[in-house]
Amino acid sequence: MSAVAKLPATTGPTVAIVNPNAQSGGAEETWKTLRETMRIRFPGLRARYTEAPEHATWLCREALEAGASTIISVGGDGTTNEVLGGFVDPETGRNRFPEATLAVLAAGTGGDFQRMWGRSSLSRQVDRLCAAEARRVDYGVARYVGRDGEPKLRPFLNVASVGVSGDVVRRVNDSDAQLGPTLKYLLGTLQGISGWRNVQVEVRRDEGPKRRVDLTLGIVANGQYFGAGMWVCPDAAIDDGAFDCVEVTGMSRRTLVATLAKVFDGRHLRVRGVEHGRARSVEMRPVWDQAVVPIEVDGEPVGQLPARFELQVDALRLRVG
Ligand SMILES: Nc1ncnc2c1ncn2[C@@H]1O[C@H](COP(=O)(O)OP(=O)(O)OP(=O)(O)O)[C@@H](O)[C@H]1O
Repeated sequence: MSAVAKLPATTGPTVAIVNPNAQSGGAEETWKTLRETMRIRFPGLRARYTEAPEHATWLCREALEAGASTIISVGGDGTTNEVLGGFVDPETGRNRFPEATLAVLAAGTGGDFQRMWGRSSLSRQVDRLCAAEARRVDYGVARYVGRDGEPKLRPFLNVASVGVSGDVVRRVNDSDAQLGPTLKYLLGTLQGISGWRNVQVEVRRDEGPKRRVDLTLGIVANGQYFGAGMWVCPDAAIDDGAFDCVEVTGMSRRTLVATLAKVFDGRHLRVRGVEHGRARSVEMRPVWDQAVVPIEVDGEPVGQLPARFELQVDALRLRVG
């Protein structure tokens, strides 16, 4: 990741947004053990608990509109995604609060966003968060068709993906299996693959040509990891002004399973049928209008194609623990 200029510190209240439901409810206990330390390390810290999915977006927006300068997301990638949503204008996708900082304390299950810096204990994360300078990073904006059939916009900090992964994420999120995150994803992935059929999709990166592909999986990545530890875009950087894009096309279920074993150490990029590139915007639409091609954004199954992904460059102040 490239070095970045030091940004001036911001003053104003710090608000922690805690998803007690993250890590299958474990985040609530985690926060209780951290609360006092956090209050000492961040004087004047206020904590708000989410009460339902998407509540984090409202809490974050409310805090920012009231003048908060730092919002600490306490939960998993889904919580951070929803908190980011509070910074972003729901019509334009632009950051309405470019001088405020999003801080991340990873207390979720998969923790894919955090993996770029190495997974560490929460007490270590708190130390790192206190020491970390805010830096400007990019974030993605996905426009797609929501599960209710209406056009939707959702920002993402880590990875958005299309195809078999959308199905996998839905299965993982619906699963109540008491397995570790990687096993849960692996099981969901194998189930998703066994039910998946490739679909004809038209893809366009930036102003390039429209290409028709037999899509298995399309990745639009700001970060490097998804699927609880799959190192899908090893070269991605959140401050390099481009998405890393991976397309897996025309792959049989058998080859896909074999390729899966390679994605944990990044060797999948050398497999035939896996193409890798970079872009600031990506458009995808099914060739047959009626085809349902699912999308997931930061690990949340949000809707389906057609979709457009755009990068907001240097648009967010971020601190990571
Ligand atoms: N109070 C709540 N009750 C129920 N669900 C909630 C609540 N607050 C947030 N959620 C939902 O919890 C879900 C899971 O959150 P999150 O992704 O942060 O945790 P995780 O799945 O454990 O971690 P990761 O995404 O890193 O694997 C999100 O879909 C979010 O919408």
